[in-house]
Amino acid sequence: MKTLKIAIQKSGRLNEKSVELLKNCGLNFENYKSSLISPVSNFPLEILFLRDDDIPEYVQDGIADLGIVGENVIQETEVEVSYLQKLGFGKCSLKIAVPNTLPIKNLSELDGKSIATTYPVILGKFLKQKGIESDIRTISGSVEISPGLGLSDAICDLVSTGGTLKSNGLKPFADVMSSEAVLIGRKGSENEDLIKELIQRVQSVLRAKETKYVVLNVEKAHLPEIIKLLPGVKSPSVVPLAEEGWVAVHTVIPERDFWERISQLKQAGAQGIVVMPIEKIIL
Ligand SMILES: Nc1ncnc2c1ncn2[C@@H]1O[C@H](COP(=O)(O)OP(=O)(O)OP(=O)(O)O)[C@@H](O)[C@H]1O
Ligand SMILES: O=P(O)(O)OC[C@H]1O[C@H](OP(=O)(O)OP(=O)(O)O)[C@H](O)[C@@H]1O
Ligand SMILES: [Mg+2]
Repeated sequence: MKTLKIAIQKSGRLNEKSVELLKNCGLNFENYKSSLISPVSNFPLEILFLRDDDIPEYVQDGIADLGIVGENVIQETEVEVSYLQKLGFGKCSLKIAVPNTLPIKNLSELDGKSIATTYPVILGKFLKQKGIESDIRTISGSVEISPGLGLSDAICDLVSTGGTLKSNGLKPFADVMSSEAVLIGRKGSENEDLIKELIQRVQSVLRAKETKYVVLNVEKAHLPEIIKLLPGVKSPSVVPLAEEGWVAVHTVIPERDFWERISQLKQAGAQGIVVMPIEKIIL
């Protein structure tokens, strides 16, 4: 049987979450220590630990069948790969930022200014689309210190909390793109059986993360009200309790509006609410 290869980041922002996701998919393997390739003992898969910059090309060229990498890296490397699944971690934005002291309001004022970045391709396309001619200075890291060193007027780099910008006296000025980690494959590869199986496992883990399993007790008289508050769930399980006139309702609640839903359920008469994490949801 064919053995698939999946490329993930060796160390850095995406490594831990990528390893966690694969482990939650039920794959047994040793984490990267000294070897750059780890066999999975219970699935025909090998894990390649790489610099994230190399992952899109490895997948495009078929050296790896799958990869986990930020959308920003895919766009920057301009490869032809399939986006198989957004993964919900590594969320950040690529932004242009300027020194707090720079009196600049409109994007057009970047014309003629220099911008330091490690993303010259994405930035170049963005500026071209806006009809702005700036001098893009490509550097390989520590971008936020360049205005302070007199190397550039502005920067274009990844931002999540904004802490790095702040501590370097910079303010966000324009959004270039938003990004998160994605599972990628070679174009057309999504139809291969093993790849399909892995995508399904990944999706079942992601689905489970978005929801919580809830069990609550309610007087039968209030059951219709409770059921009305559980849209999207076809038929919550209703189990009679030993105490006459009471039932337990088992249901699944989306993480997104969890607390709001719980308080509505309480107001409608729910008691003894027990909340449990879900490991996987297989459709
Ligand atoms: N501050 C951030 N918050 C959230 N996600 C981020 C942040 N910075 C980067 N990322 C995402 O994580 C990815 C990896 O970031 P990291 O800083 O580990 O990359 P790197 O230094 O280029 O690593 P490598 O050594 O693999 O080349 C980025 O390409 C981006 O998608
Ligand atoms: O908005 P913040 O939460 O402060 O995050 C932004 C910082 O995170 C990334 O760098 P990282 O810390 O991954 O280090 P690196 O530059 O060595 O990759 C990015 O290049 C910024 O410098
Ligand atoms: Mg990198």
